[in-house]
Amino acid sequence: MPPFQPPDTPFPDFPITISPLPQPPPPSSAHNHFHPHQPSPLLPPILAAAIALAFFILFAIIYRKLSNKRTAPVDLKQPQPQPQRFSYSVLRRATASFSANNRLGQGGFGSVYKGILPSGQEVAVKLMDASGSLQGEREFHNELSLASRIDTTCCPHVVSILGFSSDDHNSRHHHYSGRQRRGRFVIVYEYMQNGNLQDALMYRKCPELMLWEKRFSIILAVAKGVEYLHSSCDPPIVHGDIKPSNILLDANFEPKIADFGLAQVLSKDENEIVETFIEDEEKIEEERKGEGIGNGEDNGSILEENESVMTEEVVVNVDQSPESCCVRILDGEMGLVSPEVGTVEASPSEGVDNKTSISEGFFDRVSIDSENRRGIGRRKSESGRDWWWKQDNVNGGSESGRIKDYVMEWLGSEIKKERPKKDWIATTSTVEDGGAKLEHKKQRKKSEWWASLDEEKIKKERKNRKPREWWKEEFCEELTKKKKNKKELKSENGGELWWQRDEEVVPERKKRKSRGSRSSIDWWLDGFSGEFRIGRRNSQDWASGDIPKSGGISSTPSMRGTVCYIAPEYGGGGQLSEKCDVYSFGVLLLVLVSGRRPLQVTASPMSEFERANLISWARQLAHNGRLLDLVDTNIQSLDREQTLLCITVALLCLQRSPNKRPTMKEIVGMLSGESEPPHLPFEFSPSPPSNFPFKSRKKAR
Ligand SMILES: Nc1ncnc2c1ncn2[C@@H]1O[C@H](COP(=O)(O)OP(=O)(O)OP(=O)(O)O)[C@@H](O)[C@H]1O
Repeated sequence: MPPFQPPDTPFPDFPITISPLPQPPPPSSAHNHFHPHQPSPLLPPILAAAIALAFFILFAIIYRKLSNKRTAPVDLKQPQPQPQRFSYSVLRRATASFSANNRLGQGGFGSVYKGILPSGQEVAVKLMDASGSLQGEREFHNELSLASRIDTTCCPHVVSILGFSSDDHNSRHHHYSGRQRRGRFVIVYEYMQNGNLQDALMYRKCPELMLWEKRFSIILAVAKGVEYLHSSCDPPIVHGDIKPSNILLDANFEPKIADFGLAQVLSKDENEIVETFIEDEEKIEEERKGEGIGNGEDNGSILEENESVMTEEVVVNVDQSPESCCVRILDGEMGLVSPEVGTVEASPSEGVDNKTSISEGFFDRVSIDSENRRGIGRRKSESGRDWWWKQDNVNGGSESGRIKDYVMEWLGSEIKKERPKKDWIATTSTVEDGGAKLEHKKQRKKSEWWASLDEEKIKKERKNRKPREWWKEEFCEELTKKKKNKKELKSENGGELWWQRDEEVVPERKKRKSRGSRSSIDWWLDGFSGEFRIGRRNSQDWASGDIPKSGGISSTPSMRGTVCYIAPEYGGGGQLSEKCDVYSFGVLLLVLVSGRRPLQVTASPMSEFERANLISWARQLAHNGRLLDLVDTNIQSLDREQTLLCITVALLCLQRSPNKRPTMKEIVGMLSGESEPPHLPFEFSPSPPSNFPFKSRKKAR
């Protein structure tokens, strides 16, 4: 039998033999062959390289993301995570029914309370007045929309908004009585343990703030915060109300910018304000009209819970100063102010600090509100410039003139209040003449003269006198006398008194002409660069925190800001720009360096007049090359170089022409020592102009 042949074997003649598999050649150093069952010796390095590459790519991605986050502008069109919506009852419980014991402060449109959320987190809860104006509601929306879009993880110098509570939707579908006409608007902020800077510096006089290092770090942090708003937000945000009471301090006295109620978003072309909220405002206004809000009808339906916001309101208002007053301002021609708009609030300083009556009693509390922000905002700044002072050229009819008169009269009366009972003019003249006996005689003579006049008669005379005359008599003429007597003052100032030189550099001919037509008081007051304007109901920044705002405010949105801090061009009806914040930052700088308010009266008549206006005084000291006279004597471990740097930067910021002011970026550069230290603006240079007083270029920080 033939051996079995598999049918499909291709090589039938070849017997099938099974031979052992050939052994793999021994590994040689020259040839390495991959064997599927044996790990290649190349594998570990390849794997390691792959892992390293993956890590590198991952790292690069993360780094890019992080650096993008740091440098890329915050796109307002892609909002940051929105604040949480809280139920009103949660916030009520968190604040023990908005108890007065928890009240942290009083703002223009409501009070701020400390609260503890169920999670245990401490928060600050701002409750808008139940009877609040439409403007308050607008500020609520404005603040919420803007601040919540600022990524505070990128900018640690802005207070975070954690949440809000609002029942404005409900409120629009019901009718309310006069005081209960608005919805309940509440904003929840991160809690800032050390309150506002104004309070900490001026009233509590916190020892931490008496160290120059701390003050400088606050200055730098605020500068960085504002720079962030201007440069890193897209479109840029203008805060519009930079002032010490809007700078809050955390447990370590690190500052954060707060209160975005007046902030505005700038459009790309940098010349127009983005009217983000206008539509909303118009809607609210229409609905308000449509609903007959304020007509006395009340369904009471928003008070679905039994607690009453009004109860708190009443408590708050108990503190209100009896001397608070309102001044309503008209300026028909400029269209700036409606009869209801301007509010100047005055309040006594008693119980607060006897040494600082003017600012505490008045000016820091006055802020701006005019009829139509949209109209005004786009007006060329020159058109509005100095409008406030124009009554001199108008046939006495301008209301702005009345404001000025009012302000001067008020200022005069406040200064008089500060002085001892006997007439200060008498005291002054005796001091000038020297000699104790003569002094005494003259003093008696003058005071006898005053005493001889019937009090009623004096009052009548005063009443009949125009405030300007009153001022002229009691201040300007006295100073003119001094001018004649003080030859050294003449030679120092080239024949002019300091407050006569306190103006922007203008062509000499123009200067002379305009001076001729203006009185001395104008030059002094010009130092305020627009501070005396008309007012938004304003914060208690000047007060102890116990005095709430009074009413008398327009319910229209507008060009707004705070007296003494507002840039002249904006106060004069111009457009809000980043340079307005720069101006306000300049005032803040001076306040921090000097430890005093922008307007404050000191003891002696001459010095009170010279120094009352911080801005004018700083300019004057710059002219005289005595910048360090400005420094708060309570500051410890003063760094003179940094201080001079700060004052110089402040003077740069306070230049009247917005174009001449540095940008916030430049300011941060100068303050942090990254860029060249600045030179004093020419107009403030000592005569003959000297170099900047820094000894050497040194990194400030
Ligand atoms: N987050 C906060 N933490 C701690 N205290 C706060 C906080 N927010 C506000 N306050 C306190 O409440 C005060 C009032 O704040 P609010 O923002 O209402 O008013 P304002 O900014 O002073 O006034 P206005 O709104 O008129 O400018 C502040 O000055 C501050 O002392």
